[in-house]
Amino acid sequence: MDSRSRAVSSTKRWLTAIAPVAASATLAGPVIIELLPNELRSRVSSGIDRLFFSPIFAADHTIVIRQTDSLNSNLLYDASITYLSVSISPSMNRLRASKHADDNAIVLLLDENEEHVDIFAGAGFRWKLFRDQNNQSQRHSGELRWLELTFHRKHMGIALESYFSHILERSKEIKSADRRLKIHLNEYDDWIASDLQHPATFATVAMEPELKRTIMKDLERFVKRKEYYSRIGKAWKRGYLIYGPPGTGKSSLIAAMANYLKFDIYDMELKEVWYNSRLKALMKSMKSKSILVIEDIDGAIRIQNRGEKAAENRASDDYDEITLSALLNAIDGLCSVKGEERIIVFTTNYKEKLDPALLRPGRMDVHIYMGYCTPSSFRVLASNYLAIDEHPLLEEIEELLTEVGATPAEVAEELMRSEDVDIALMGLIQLLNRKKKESPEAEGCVGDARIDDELVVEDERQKGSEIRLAAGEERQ
Ligand SMILES: Nc1ncnc2c1ncn2[C@@H]1O[C@H](COP(=O)(O)OP(=O)(O)OP(=O)(O)O)[C@@H](O)[C@H]1O
Repeated sequence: MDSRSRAVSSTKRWLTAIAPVAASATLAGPVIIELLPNELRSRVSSGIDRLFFSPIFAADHTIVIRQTDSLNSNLLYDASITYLSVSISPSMNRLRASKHADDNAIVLLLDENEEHVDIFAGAGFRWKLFRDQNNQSQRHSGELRWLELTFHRKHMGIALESYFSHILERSKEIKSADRRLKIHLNEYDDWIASDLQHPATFATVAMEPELKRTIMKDLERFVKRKEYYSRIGKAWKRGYLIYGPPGTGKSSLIAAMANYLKFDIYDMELKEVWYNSRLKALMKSMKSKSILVIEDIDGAIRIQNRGEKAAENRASDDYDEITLSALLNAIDGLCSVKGEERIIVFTTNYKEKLDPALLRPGRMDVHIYMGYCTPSSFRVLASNYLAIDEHPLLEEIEELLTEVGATPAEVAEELMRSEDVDIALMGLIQLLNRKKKESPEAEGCVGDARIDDELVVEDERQKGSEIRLAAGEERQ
């Protein structure tokens, strides 16, 4: 195959990979262009541009779509970026391309200062992406990128009445067809997203089956209750405190929750956030259907020498150091966004160190203790790591686990040491016997996982009131 044919065929592969959407969204333009040799494409492309824009510059309208508006993330901007990712034509002179490890398709993206013309309902719409790299003063207001959409003024009706809704609709379809969960980590004033690769599910987390069911039901009930929260005038949010010794599966449980609900995780490192204004901006830029996670909350607040930094900027509250009340206010602000469900998870190894203000229901509604491995949680690990349900050594291990405390992480590590089941189980028996010798008085099984009784009662009380308030609603 000569180089021209290879170029055309690789363009076609991309078009196939980036979906049938391209055809529906951009109609005639790119479809014709796709069939033309490379050097002709840019001429045709600029011809389309002239057809729709050149004679009528004076009559053009431009709509600016910012990434954030008043610190809130702009859904229209996000939708437009998603829409453009499948509607831009590979014939453009300059494109951004990216590919995810677990994805076959190469995704083409509009690059900064590049233009793309989209044809919709016979009207031409010209898109251009901008980024302000110099304006540092706006860094934490997040207004760094924006799109400009230009079209003839006679098409204003089409733009407002049907083009925008078409974009919103298409972006929803594209996202649900290509839903990869993300984990967002805060870096400076922004969230940096990458794919959530954590494989934990409720099936693989070692904890009491009854507790798993309770948590899953609680999550399901929460996400279905938009109407309910709005009727009782409460923010649609649920707070979970997950606590227990290191290596007992707190992070694994969070990943299982995200994978179960298909929610993104926003893992906030409070040490990286210096001022309230930035904390608020970060929280406001979180998308719905997400879980905000703050790990090791006991150490996360006032852990650093923030006082000095903050003192330099005492001019306004926004520059105050981040205290517990500032964090709670920011969370309340986050949750005041109407109609968006919010799940907040704090983890700690030391629940007793936490301020009671954080623990009360309404803040942290459900408290989950993750503890040492018990016989039943060990069965889950044995099944996950060794694919066994029965084995002559299991009984001895279960007996030992009632006498010594071993975290699921310790047990998992032993089980991974060998693919030979006998060797792996013998290794675990040796570990447990060593632990028994080292601290003969240690109590085993002080824990496994549980939801605090107090909170279950609180939750039951809430259920009672729900039934009274929501007549006819089925109790789960
Ligand atoms: N309950 C559990 N179920 C399944 N695997 C577990 C569990 N607890 C720990 N593990 C295993 O041990 C590793 C560490 O667990 P994880 O990070 O979830 O613990 P953690 O309680 O969040 O620890 P830390 O407090 O140190 O952050 C995980 O990768 C997982 O393989």
